[in-house]
Amino acid sequence: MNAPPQPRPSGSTDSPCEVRHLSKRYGEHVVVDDLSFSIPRNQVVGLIGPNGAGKTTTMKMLLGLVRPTGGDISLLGRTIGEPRWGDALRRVGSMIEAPPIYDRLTARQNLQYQALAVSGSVDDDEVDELLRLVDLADRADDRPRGYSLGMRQRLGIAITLVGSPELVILDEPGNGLDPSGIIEIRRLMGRLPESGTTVLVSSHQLAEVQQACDQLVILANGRTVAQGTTSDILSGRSQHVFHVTVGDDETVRAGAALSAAGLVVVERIGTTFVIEPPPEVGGRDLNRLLASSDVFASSINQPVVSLEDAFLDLVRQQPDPAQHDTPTQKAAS
Ligand SMILES: Nc1ncnc2c1ncn2[C@@H]1O[C@H](COP(=O)(O)OP(=O)(O)OP(=O)(O)O)[C@@H](O)[C@H]1O
Repeated sequence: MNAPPQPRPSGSTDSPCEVRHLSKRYGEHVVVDDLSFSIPRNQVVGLIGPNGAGKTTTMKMLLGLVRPTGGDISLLGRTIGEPRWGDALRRVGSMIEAPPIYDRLTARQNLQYQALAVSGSVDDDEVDELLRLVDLADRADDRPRGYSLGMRQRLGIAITLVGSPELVILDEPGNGLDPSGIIEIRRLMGRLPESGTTVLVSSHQLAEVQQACDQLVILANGRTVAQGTTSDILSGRSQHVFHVTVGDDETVRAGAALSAAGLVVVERIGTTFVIEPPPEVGGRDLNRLLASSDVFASSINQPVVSLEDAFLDLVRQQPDPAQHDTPTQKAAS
């Protein structure tokens, strides 16, 4: 499942950002370990992982703010470190940690200031359009000091969009927001590909961004544990587990029938048996087996694995970070 992306020739244009075997270590602490992923153009890609998984460090490496220990980054057709890498960086908008807002300027002035910094001139139509996009047109001439956290995050995103970047990198834009603020950020991100902007967004909460994302890259302890669409990530994760519920007066007979047939009862919750049968045994077989012992199950079903369950499972399966930071890790380059 979730094979790493196939390497593409350097400078390919169908992915604005490709990462191959990226690593970062601080002393013995491996923070990002052999990370590979590719961001398809005009999609929203979520970089998801628990606190400390290496999301911010990865984003900082993409932006040239942290130097990788090893691996390659290709950004808008340029490879990290090559002479014209800076040209690519100029076509990327980013919001890492706090939004880059000047509190003494109004929202409009913040955008005008950013336009001057990016292109040396201000396009008032673009500023108006961005204010509308992030739903701040009514408050455009107020200073952000009085804004809610959600409004500040939206202004921050508008600032990253000045100059129509091809790629925006947003580090935890939903952090600290209430549910309605998170929904607004999700909607906003979902709209960006329509105007030709690819989005890489990080979060430690899958639910926060998942609905806006076309693809997910799930990180734990600096490693990719899964990547792809939601269905890619879920495929193959449905366990062959059945929940069989019987009547109060049937539990003893049901338990005896199941154990006589050599079936493993993983757990019993009240009158429900959680069974993990061999792959060739299905719900009808279980029904037939129980009926032959005079047990008529009121329900036999296979629980559906949610993406949240799969995420937690994938993250839990990762080795302890303490085992991860050994001197035998591959050497820094
Ligand atoms: N400059 C640094 N020096 C040493 N260790 C660092 C440095 N920067 C980050 N780390 C460590 O790298 C690990 C990953 O940090 P990072 O901020 O990339 O994770 P994250 O996934 O963004 O987490 P969070 O959701 O908490 O922001 C952490 O254990 C952190 O302490």
